[in-house]
Amino acid sequence: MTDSTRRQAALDYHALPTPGKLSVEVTTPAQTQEDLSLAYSPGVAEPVHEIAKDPEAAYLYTGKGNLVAVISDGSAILGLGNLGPLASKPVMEGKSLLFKRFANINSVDIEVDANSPEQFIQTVASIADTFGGINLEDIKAPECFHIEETLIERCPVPVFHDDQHGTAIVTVAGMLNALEIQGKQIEDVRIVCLGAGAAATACCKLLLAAGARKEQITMLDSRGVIHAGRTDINAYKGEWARDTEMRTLDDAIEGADVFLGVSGPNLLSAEQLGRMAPKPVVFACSNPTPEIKPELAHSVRDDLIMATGRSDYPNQVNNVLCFPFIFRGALDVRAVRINEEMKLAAIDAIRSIAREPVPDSVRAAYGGVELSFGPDYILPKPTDPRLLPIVAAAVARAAVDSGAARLPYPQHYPLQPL
Ligand SMILES: NC(=O)C1=CN([C@@H]2O[C@H](COP(=O)(O)OP(=O)(O)OC[C@H]3O[C@@H](n4cnc5c(N)ncnc54)[C@H](OP(=O)(O)O)[C@@H]3O)[C@@H](O)[C@H]2O)C=CC1
Ligand SMILES: CC(=O)C(=O)O
Ligand SMILES: [Mg+2]
Repeated sequence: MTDSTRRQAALDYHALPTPGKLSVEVTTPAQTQEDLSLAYSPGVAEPVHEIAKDPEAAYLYTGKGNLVAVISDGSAILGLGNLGPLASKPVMEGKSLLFKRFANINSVDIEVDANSPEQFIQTVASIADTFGGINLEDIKAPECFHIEETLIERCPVPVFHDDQHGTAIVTVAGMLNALEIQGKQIEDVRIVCLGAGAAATACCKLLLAAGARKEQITMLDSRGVIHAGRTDINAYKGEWARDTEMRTLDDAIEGADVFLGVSGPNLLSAEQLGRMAPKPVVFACSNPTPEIKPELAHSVRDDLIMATGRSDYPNQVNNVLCFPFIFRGALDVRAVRINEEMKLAAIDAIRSIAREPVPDSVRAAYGGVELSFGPDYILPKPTDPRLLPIVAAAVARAAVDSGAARLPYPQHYPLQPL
Protein backbone atom coordinates (compact mmCIF):
# COMPACT_ATOMS: atom_id res chain seq x y z
CA MET A 1 0.00 0.00 0.00
CA THR A 2 1.39 3.43 -0.88
CA ASP A 3 1.33 6.24 1.69
CA SER A 4 -1.45 8.06 -0.16
CA THR A 5 -3.57 4.89 -0.47
CA ARG A 6 -3.11 4.21 3.23
CA ARG A 7 -4.05 7.80 4.07
CA GLN A 8 -7.25 7.59 2.02
CA ALA A 9 -8.11 4.18 3.49
CA ALA A 10 -7.73 5.60 7.01
CA LEU A 11 -9.92 8.61 6.20
CA ASP A 12 -12.56 6.39 4.56
CA TYR A 13 -12.49 4.03 7.55
CA HIS A 14 -13.36 6.95 9.82
CA ALA A 15 -15.95 8.54 7.49
CA LEU A 16 -17.87 5.44 6.35
CA PRO A 17 -20.46 3.98 6.67
CA THR A 18 -21.25 6.72 9.20
CA PRO A 19 -18.82 9.28 10.63
CA GLY A 20 -16.84 7.98 13.59
CA LYS A 21 -16.31 4.48 14.96
CA LEU A 22 -18.98 3.97 17.64
CA SER A 23 -22.70 4.15 18.29
CA VAL A 24 -25.00 3.66 21.30
CA GLU A 25 -27.36 0.70 21.56
CA VAL A 26 -30.59 0.25 23.52
CA THR A 27 -30.59 -2.80 25.82
CA THR A 28 -34.21 -2.80 27.06
CA PRO A 29 -37.57 -3.00 25.23
CA ALA A 30 -38.72 0.46 24.10
CA GLN A 31 -41.59 -0.23 21.69
CA THR A 32 -44.87 0.05 23.58
CA GLN A 33 -46.64 2.49 25.89
CA GLU A 34 -45.88 0.08 28.74
CA ASP A 35 -42.18 -0.07 27.80
CA LEU A 36 -41.94 3.71 27.72
CA SER A 37 -43.74 4.10 31.02
CA LEU A 38 -41.05 1.89 32.58
CA ALA A 39 -38.04 3.28 30.71
CA TYR A 40 -39.03 6.89 31.23
CA SER A 41 -41.90 8.59 33.06
CA PRO A 42 -43.27 7.45 35.44
CA GLY A 43 -41.16 4.28 35.96
CA VAL A 44 -37.75 5.92 35.90
CA ALA A 45 -38.58 7.66 39.19
CA GLU A 46 -38.21 4.35 41.06
CA PRO A 47 -34.46 3.83 40.42
CA VAL A 48 -33.96 7.57 41.00
CA HIS A 49 -35.32 7.15 44.53
CA GLU A 50 -33.22 4.05 45.10
CA ILE A 51 -30.00 5.76 44.00
CA ALA A 52 -30.80 8.87 46.04
CA LYS A 53 -31.10 6.62 49.10
CA ASP A 54 -28.01 4.53 48.28
CA PRO A 55 -25.47 5.56 45.58
CA GLU A 56 -24.39 1.92 45.21
CA ALA A 57 -27.78 1.26 43.62
CA ALA A 58 -26.46 3.08 40.53
CA TYR A 59 -24.51 -0.12 39.77
CA LEU A 60 -27.78 -2.07 39.80
CA TYR A 61 -30.08 0.28 37.90
CA THR A 62 -27.78 2.12 35.44
CA GLY A 63 -24.93 1.30 33.11
CA LYS A 64 -22.37 2.93 35.41
CA GLY A 65 -20.62 -0.31 36.40
CA ASN A 66 -19.70 -1.18 32.81
CA LEU A 67 -18.95 2.32 31.56
CA VAL A 68 -15.52 3.90 31.24
CA ALA A 69 -14.81 7.46 30.11
CA VAL A 70 -11.77 8.05 27.92
CA ILE A 71 -10.79 11.62 28.69
CA SER A 72 -8.13 13.80 27.08
CA ASP A 73 -7.12 17.42 26.72
CA GLY A 74 -5.32 16.62 23.48
CA SER A 75 -2.00 17.90 24.80
CA ALA A 76 0.10 14.84 23.73
CA ILE A 77 -1.83 13.05 20.99
CA LEU A 78 0.18 9.90 20.27
CA GLY A 79 3.56 11.24 19.09
CA LEU A 80 1.85 13.99 17.11
CA GLY A 81 2.08 16.58 19.87
CA ASN A 82 -0.28 19.14 21.37
CA LEU A 83 -2.96 19.47 18.71
CA GLY A 84 -5.83 20.27 21.04
CA PRO A 85 -8.85 18.42 22.37
CA LEU A 86 -10.98 18.16 19.23
CA ALA A 87 -8.14 16.73 17.13
CA SER A 88 -7.70 14.02 19.77
CA LYS A 89 -11.27 12.76 19.25
CA PRO A 90 -10.42 10.04 16.66
CA VAL A 91 -7.86 8.58 19.07
CA MET A 92 -10.26 8.73 22.02
CA GLU A 93 -13.07 7.15 19.96
CA GLY A 94 -10.49 4.55 18.99
CA LYS A 95 -9.71 3.77 22.63
CA SER A 96 -13.46 3.45 23.28
CA LEU A 97 -13.73 1.08 20.33
CA LEU A 98 -10.95 -1.04 21.84
CA PHE A 99 -12.65 -1.13 25.26
CA LYS A 100 -15.80 -2.47 23.61
CA ARG A 101 -14.16 -4.82 21.11
CA PHE A 102 -11.75 -6.47 23.50
CA ALA A 103 -13.47 -6.34 26.90
CA ASN A 104 -17.15 -5.54 26.17
CA ILE A 105 -16.84 -2.37 28.23
CA ASN A 106 -19.06 0.51 27.16
CA SER A 107 -17.01 3.62 26.72
CA VAL A 108 -17.46 7.24 25.74
CA ASP A 109 -14.80 9.69 24.72
CA ILE A 110 -14.66 13.13 26.32
CA GLU A 111 -12.37 15.85 25.02
CA VAL A 112 -11.89 18.69 27.49
CA ASP A 113 -10.92 22.19 26.40
CA ALA A 114 -9.26 23.29 29.63
CA ASN A 115 -7.23 26.43 30.28
CA SER A 116 -5.28 24.88 33.14
CA PRO A 117 -4.67 21.53 34.86
CA GLU A 118 -6.95 22.71 37.68
CA GLN A 119 -9.80 23.37 35.27
CA PHE A 120 -9.27 19.95 33.69
CA ILE A 121 -9.23 18.30 37.12
CA GLN A 122 -12.39 20.11 38.18
CA THR A 123 -14.17 19.08 34.99
CA VAL A 124 -13.26 15.41 35.32
CA ALA A 125 -13.89 15.27 39.07
CA SER A 126 -17.36 16.71 38.63
CA ILE A 127 -18.45 14.04 36.14
CA ALA A 128 -16.46 11.05 37.43
CA ASP A 129 -19.28 9.41 39.37
CA THR A 130 -21.19 8.93 36.11
CA PHE A 131 -18.71 6.23 35.19
CA GLY A 132 -17.33 2.99 36.60
CA GLY A 133 -13.80 4.18 35.76
CA ILE A 134 -11.82 6.98 34.15
CA ASN A 135 -9.14 6.31 31.54
CA LEU A 136 -7.03 9.44 31.06
CA GLU A 137 -5.34 9.59 27.67
CA ASP A 138 -2.75 11.62 25.81
CA ILE A 139 -2.16 14.29 28.44
CA LYS A 140 1.38 15.59 28.36
CA ALA A 141 3.96 15.56 31.11
CA PRO A 142 4.53 17.01 33.59
CA GLU A 143 0.88 18.12 33.98
CA CYS A 144 -0.36 14.53 33.65
CA PHE A 145 1.30 13.50 36.93
CA HIS A 146 -0.43 16.10 39.11
CA ILE A 147 -3.70 15.61 37.21
CA GLU A 148 -3.73 11.86 37.76
CA GLU A 149 -2.57 12.01 41.39
CA THR A 150 -5.25 14.58 42.23
CA LEU A 151 -8.03 12.77 40.40
CA ILE A 152 -7.17 9.46 42.06
CA GLU A 153 -7.66 11.20 45.41
CA ARG A 154 -10.80 13.06 44.42
CA CYS A 155 -12.74 10.52 42.36
CA PRO A 156 -14.82 7.69 43.82
CA VAL A 157 -13.91 5.39 40.89
CA PRO A 158 -10.56 4.12 39.52
CA VAL A 159 -8.57 6.69 37.53
CA PHE A 160 -5.80 5.37 35.27
CA HIS A 161 -3.54 7.37 32.97
CA ASP A 162 -3.11 4.87 30.19
CA ASP A 163 -0.02 6.48 28.63
CA GLN A 164 1.73 6.05 31.94
CA HIS A 165 0.59 2.76 33.36
CA GLY A 166 -0.91 0.87 30.42
CA THR A 167 2.23 1.57 28.43
CA ALA A 168 4.49 0.63 31.34
CA ILE A 169 2.73 -2.68 31.95
CA VAL A 170 3.00 -3.76 28.31
CA THR A 171 6.55 -2.47 27.98
CA VAL A 172 7.75 -4.41 31.01
CA ALA A 173 5.93 -7.57 29.93
CA GLY A 174 7.51 -7.33 26.49
CA MET A 175 10.91 -6.34 27.86
CA LEU A 176 11.15 -9.30 30.23
CA ASN A 177 10.27 -11.68 27.41
CA ALA A 178 12.64 -10.00 24.94
CA LEU A 179 15.55 -10.03 27.38
CA GLU A 180 14.94 -13.67 28.14
CA ILE A 181 15.08 -14.50 24.42
CA GLN A 182 18.29 -12.47 24.09
CA GLY A 183 19.78 -14.30 27.08
CA LYS A 184 20.09 -11.17 29.24
CA GLN A 185 19.05 -10.39 32.82
CA ILE A 186 17.13 -7.20 33.53
CA GLU A 187 19.44 -6.50 36.50
CA ASP A 188 22.44 -6.35 34.15
CA VAL A 189 21.23 -4.41 31.13
CA ARG A 190 22.06 -0.82 30.25
CA ILE A 191 18.86 0.95 29.26
CA VAL A 192 18.55 4.12 27.21
CA CYS A 193 15.12 5.72 27.44
CA LEU A 194 14.52 8.39 24.81
CA GLY A 195 11.71 10.57 26.14
CA ALA A 196 11.16 11.81 29.67
CA GLY A 197 7.42 12.32 29.68
CA ALA A 198 4.34 10.40 30.77
CA ALA A 199 5.19 7.07 29.14
CA ALA A 200 8.94 7.23 29.81
CA THR A 201 8.62 8.01 33.50
CA ALA A 202 6.09 5.25 34.18
CA CYS A 203 7.94 2.69 32.04
CA CYS A 204 11.23 3.31 33.84
CA LYS A 205 9.59 3.17 37.27
CA LEU A 206 8.01 -0.16 36.46
CA LEU A 207 11.26 -1.45 34.93
CA LEU A 208 12.86 -0.71 38.32
CA ALA A 209 10.08 -2.65 40.05
CA ALA A 210 10.84 -5.53 37.65
CA GLY A 211 14.52 -5.56 38.64
CA ALA A 212 16.27 -2.97 36.47
CA ARG A 213 18.92 -0.89 38.23
CA LYS A 214 18.50 2.87 38.30
CA GLU A 215 22.17 3.55 37.71
CA GLN A 216 21.88 1.56 34.48
CA ILE A 217 19.07 3.74 33.08
CA THR A 218 19.92 6.83 31.03
CA MET A 219 16.90 9.00 30.29
CA LEU A 220 16.89 11.75 27.68
CA ASP A 221 14.46 14.53 26.88
CA SER A 222 14.46 16.85 23.88
CA ARG A 223 17.54 18.61 25.26
CA GLY A 224 19.63 15.51 25.86
CA VAL A 225 20.67 13.31 28.77
CA ILE A 226 19.00 13.99 32.11
CA HIS A 227 22.14 14.47 34.19
CA ALA A 228 22.95 15.87 37.61
CA GLY A 229 24.17 19.19 36.17
CA ARG A 230 20.88 20.04 34.48
CA THR A 231 19.20 23.14 35.94
CA ASP A 232 16.35 23.20 33.43
CA ILE A 233 14.43 20.12 34.56
CA ASN A 234 11.38 19.63 36.75
CA ALA A 235 11.29 17.40 39.83
CA TYR A 236 9.82 14.46 37.89
CA LYS A 237 12.78 14.43 35.52
CA GLY A 238 15.15 15.19 38.39
CA GLU A 239 14.44 11.72 39.82
CA TRP A 240 16.28 10.28 36.80
CA ALA A 241 19.26 12.62 36.82
CA ARG A 242 22.54 10.68 36.64
CA ASP A 243 25.98 11.75 37.61
CA THR A 244 27.45 11.16 34.17
CA GLU A 245 29.54 12.73 31.43
CA MET A 246 27.05 11.59 28.80
CA ARG A 247 25.15 14.44 27.17
CA THR A 248 23.56 13.19 23.98
CA LEU A 249 21.88 10.11 22.55
CA ASP A 250 25.08 9.57 20.61
CA ASP A 251 26.95 9.27 23.91
CA ALA A 252 24.33 7.17 25.69
CA ILE A 253 23.66 4.62 22.96
CA GLU A 254 27.25 3.32 22.88
CA GLY A 255 27.11 -0.27 24.16
CA ALA A 256 23.51 0.01 25.45
CA ASP A 257 21.53 -3.24 25.65
CA VAL A 258 18.09 -1.64 25.47
CA PHE A 259 16.67 1.32 23.61
CA LEU A 260 13.21 2.37 24.78
CA GLY A 261 11.74 5.08 22.57
CA VAL A 262 8.75 6.96 23.91
CA SER A 263 9.56 10.29 22.32
CA GLY A 264 8.94 11.03 18.65
CA PRO A 265 9.50 9.95 15.06
CA ASN A 266 12.82 8.91 13.49
CA LEU A 267 15.10 9.91 16.39
CA LEU A 268 17.35 6.83 16.47
CA SER A 269 19.70 6.58 13.49
CA ALA A 270 20.98 3.42 11.85
CA GLU A 271 24.48 4.40 12.87
CA GLN A 272 23.44 4.74 16.52
CA LEU A 273 21.67 1.37 16.45
CA GLY A 274 24.84 -0.12 15.04
CA ARG A 275 26.75 0.96 18.15
CA MET A 276 24.47 -0.82 20.64
CA ALA A 277 25.66 -3.95 22.47
CA PRO A 278 25.32 -7.39 20.86
CA LYS A 279 21.75 -8.75 20.90
CA PRO A 280 20.05 -5.44 21.66
CA VAL A 281 16.37 -4.87 22.38
CA VAL A 282 14.82 -1.89 20.59
CA PHE A 283 11.32 -0.76 21.53
CA ALA A 284 10.58 2.17 19.22
CA CYS A 285 7.14 2.91 20.63
CA SER A 286 6.34 6.36 19.28
CA ASN A 287 3.06 6.40 17.37
CA PRO A 288 2.41 6.40 14.57
CA THR A 289 6.02 6.84 13.42
CA PRO A 290 8.57 4.95 15.53
CA GLU A 291 11.97 6.27 16.61
CA ILE A 292 13.48 3.96 13.98
CA LYS A 293 11.64 2.05 11.27
CA PRO A 294 11.85 -1.74 11.54
CA GLU A 295 13.02 -2.08 7.91
CA LEU A 296 15.96 0.21 8.63
CA ALA A 297 16.74 -1.44 11.97
CA HIS A 298 16.76 -4.94 10.48
CA SER A 299 18.95 -3.75 7.62
CA VAL A 300 21.58 -2.66 10.14
CA ARG A 301 21.66 -5.70 12.37
CA ASP A 302 20.32 -9.21 12.50
CA ASP A 303 20.75 -9.84 16.23
CA LEU A 304 18.16 -7.41 17.56
CA ILE A 305 14.64 -7.75 18.88
CA MET A 306 12.62 -4.94 17.39
CA ALA A 307 9.21 -3.72 18.55
CA THR A 308 6.99 -0.77 17.67
CA GLY A 309 3.64 0.57 18.87
CA ARG A 310 2.02 -0.26 15.53
CA SER A 311 -0.27 -3.09 14.43
CA ASP A 312 1.41 -3.59 11.06
CA TYR A 313 4.78 -4.93 12.25
CA PRO A 314 5.71 -7.88 14.48
CA ASN A 315 5.96 -7.19 18.23
CA GLN A 316 3.40 -4.49 18.95
CA VAL A 317 4.24 -2.88 22.27
CA ASN A 318 1.09 -0.88 22.81
CA ASN A 319 -1.13 -0.18 25.78
CA VAL A 320 -4.07 -1.79 23.94
CA LEU A 321 -2.72 -5.06 25.37
CA CYS A 322 -3.51 -3.76 28.85
CA PHE A 323 -6.20 -1.13 29.34
CA PRO A 324 -9.30 -3.09 28.20
CA PHE A 325 -8.39 -6.04 30.40
CA ILE A 326 -7.14 -4.22 33.49
CA PHE A 327 -10.36 -2.19 33.54
CA ARG A 328 -12.43 -5.36 33.01
CA GLY A 329 -10.89 -6.91 36.13
CA ALA A 330 -11.11 -3.66 38.10
CA LEU A 331 -14.76 -3.04 37.21
CA ASP A 332 -15.84 -6.60 37.96
CA VAL A 333 -14.59 -6.42 41.56
CA ARG A 334 -15.55 -2.72 41.84
CA ALA A 335 -11.97 -1.81 42.70
CA VAL A 336 -11.52 1.59 44.33
CA ARG A 337 -8.23 2.08 42.51
CA ILE A 338 -5.78 0.32 40.21
CA ASN A 339 -2.81 -0.40 42.46
CA GLU A 340 0.72 -1.76 41.98
CA GLU A 341 -0.34 -5.32 42.76
CA MET A 342 -2.92 -5.20 39.96
CA LYS A 343 -0.32 -3.79 37.53
CA LEU A 344 2.24 -6.49 38.38
CA ALA A 345 -0.42 -9.17 38.00
CA ALA A 346 -1.27 -7.78 34.55
CA ILE A 347 2.40 -7.93 33.52
CA ASP A 348 2.75 -11.59 34.48
CA ALA A 349 -0.52 -12.52 32.81
CA ILE A 350 0.29 -10.74 29.54
CA ARG A 351 3.80 -12.12 29.27
CA SER A 352 2.69 -15.67 30.08
CA ILE A 353 0.26 -15.79 27.15
CA ALA A 354 3.08 -15.19 24.66
CA ARG A 355 4.67 -18.49 25.66
CA GLU A 356 1.62 -20.60 24.82
CA PRO A 357 0.65 -21.90 21.37
CA VAL A 358 -1.30 -19.29 19.40
CA PRO A 359 -4.98 -19.92 18.52
CA ASP A 360 -5.78 -20.28 14.81
CA SER A 361 -8.12 -17.27 14.96
CA VAL A 362 -5.18 -15.03 15.89
CA ARG A 363 -2.97 -16.44 13.16
CA ALA A 364 -5.78 -15.89 10.65
CA ALA A 365 -6.24 -12.25 11.75
CA TYR A 366 -2.51 -11.69 11.13
CA GLY A 367 -2.33 -13.03 7.60
CA GLY A 368 -1.68 -16.64 8.53
CA VAL A 369 1.92 -16.04 9.65
CA GLU A 370 3.55 -18.48 12.05
CA LEU A 371 3.55 -17.05 15.59
CA SER A 372 5.56 -18.66 18.33
CA PHE A 373 7.55 -17.30 21.27
CA GLY A 374 10.75 -15.83 19.83
CA PRO A 375 12.32 -12.64 18.44
CA ASP A 376 9.30 -11.78 16.28
CA TYR A 377 6.68 -12.77 18.84
CA ILE A 378 7.43 -11.46 22.34
CA LEU A 379 3.87 -10.47 23.25
CA PRO A 380 0.40 -11.75 22.45
CA LYS A 381 -1.53 -10.02 19.69
CA PRO A 382 -4.37 -7.70 20.82
CA THR A 383 -6.92 -9.97 19.11
CA ASP A 384 -5.85 -12.95 21.22
CA PRO A 385 -9.06 -14.21 22.87
CA ARG A 386 -7.11 -15.42 25.93
CA LEU A 387 -6.18 -11.90 27.02
CA LEU A 388 -9.64 -11.15 28.38
CA PRO A 389 -10.10 -14.19 30.65
CA ILE A 390 -6.47 -14.44 31.77
CA VAL A 391 -5.57 -10.79 32.37
CA ALA A 392 -8.93 -9.80 33.86
CA ALA A 393 -8.78 -12.78 36.24
CA ALA A 394 -5.23 -11.95 37.35
CA VAL A 395 -6.15 -8.30 37.93
CA ALA A 396 -9.36 -9.12 39.79
CA ARG A 397 -7.55 -11.63 41.99
CA ALA A 398 -4.82 -9.10 42.79
CA ALA A 399 -7.43 -6.45 43.60
CA VAL A 400 -9.20 -8.80 46.00
CA ASP A 401 -5.97 -10.00 47.63
CA SER A 402 -4.57 -6.47 48.03
CA GLY A 403 -7.75 -5.03 49.52
CA ALA A 404 -8.62 -2.74 46.59
CA ALA A 405 -11.81 -4.62 45.70
CA ARG A 406 -15.26 -3.82 47.04
CA LEU A 407 -16.71 -7.08 45.67
CA PRO A 408 -15.43 -10.65 46.04
CA TYR A 409 -13.65 -12.45 43.21
CA PRO A 410 -16.40 -12.89 40.59
CA GLN A 411 -18.19 -16.22 40.52
CA HIS A 412 -18.60 -15.96 36.75
CA TYR A 413 -14.81 -15.86 36.22
CA PRO A 414 -12.88 -16.86 34.18
CA LEU A 415 -14.71 -14.92 31.49
CA GLN A 416 -15.58 -16.50 28.18
CA PRO A 417 -13.48 -15.15 25.30
CA LEU A 418 -15.43 -12.66 23.15
N1 LIG B 1 3.24 2.30 22.16
C1 LIG B 1 2.53 2.75 23.17
O1 LIG B 1 1.75 2.03 23.80
C2 LIG B 1 2.66 4.16 23.59
C3 LIG B 1 3.49 5.03 22.94
N2 LIG B 1 3.60 6.31 23.36
C4 LIG B 1 4.43 7.20 22.57
O2 LIG B 1 5.39 7.82 23.39
C5 LIG B 1 5.60 9.15 22.96
C6 LIG B 1 5.49 10.10 24.15
O3 LIG B 1 4.19 10.07 24.67
P1 LIG B 1 3.90 10.69 26.12
O4 LIG B 1 4.90 10.23 27.09
O5 LIG B 1 2.47 10.45 26.37
O6 LIG B 1 4.13 12.25 25.82
P2 LIG B 1 4.78 13.41 26.72
O7 LIG B 1 4.43 14.67 26.03
O8 LIG B 1 4.41 13.24 28.13
O9 LIG B 1 6.35 13.16 26.60
C7 LIG B 1 7.06 13.30 25.42
C8 LIG B 1 8.52 13.20 25.74
O10 LIG B 1 9.25 13.05 24.53
C9 LIG B 1 10.36 13.90 24.60
N3 LIG B 1 10.85 14.27 23.28
C10 LIG B 1 10.23 14.93 22.31
N4 LIG B 1 11.07 15.11 21.27
C11 LIG B 1 12.24 14.56 21.64
C12 LIG B 1 13.52 14.45 21.02
N5 LIG B 1 13.75 14.96 19.82
N6 LIG B 1 14.50 13.80 21.68
C13 LIG B 1 14.29 13.29 22.89
N7 LIG B 1 13.11 13.38 23.54
C14 LIG B 1 12.12 14.01 22.91
C15 LIG B 1 9.85 15.13 25.33
O11 LIG B 1 10.95 15.91 25.77
P3 LIG B 1 10.74 17.25 26.63
O12 LIG B 1 10.39 16.77 28.01
O13 LIG B 1 12.05 17.92 26.57
O14 LIG B 1 9.63 18.02 25.99
C16 LIG B 1 9.05 14.47 26.44
O15 LIG B 1 9.88 14.14 27.50
C17 LIG B 1 4.59 9.40 21.83
O16 LIG B 1 5.26 9.25 20.61
C18 LIG B 1 3.58 8.31 21.99
O17 LIG B 1 3.01 7.90 20.77
C19 LIG B 1 2.93 6.79 24.44
C20 LIG B 1 2.08 5.98 25.13
C21 LIG B 1 1.85 4.61 24.71
C1 LIG C 1 -0.68 4.10 22.16
C2 LIG C 1 -0.84 5.39 22.82
O1 LIG C 1 -1.60 5.53 23.75
C3 LIG C 1 -0.04 6.50 22.37
O2 LIG C 1 0.79 6.37 21.48
O3 LIG C 1 -0.22 7.60 22.93
MG1 LIG D 1 -1.92 7.54 24.33
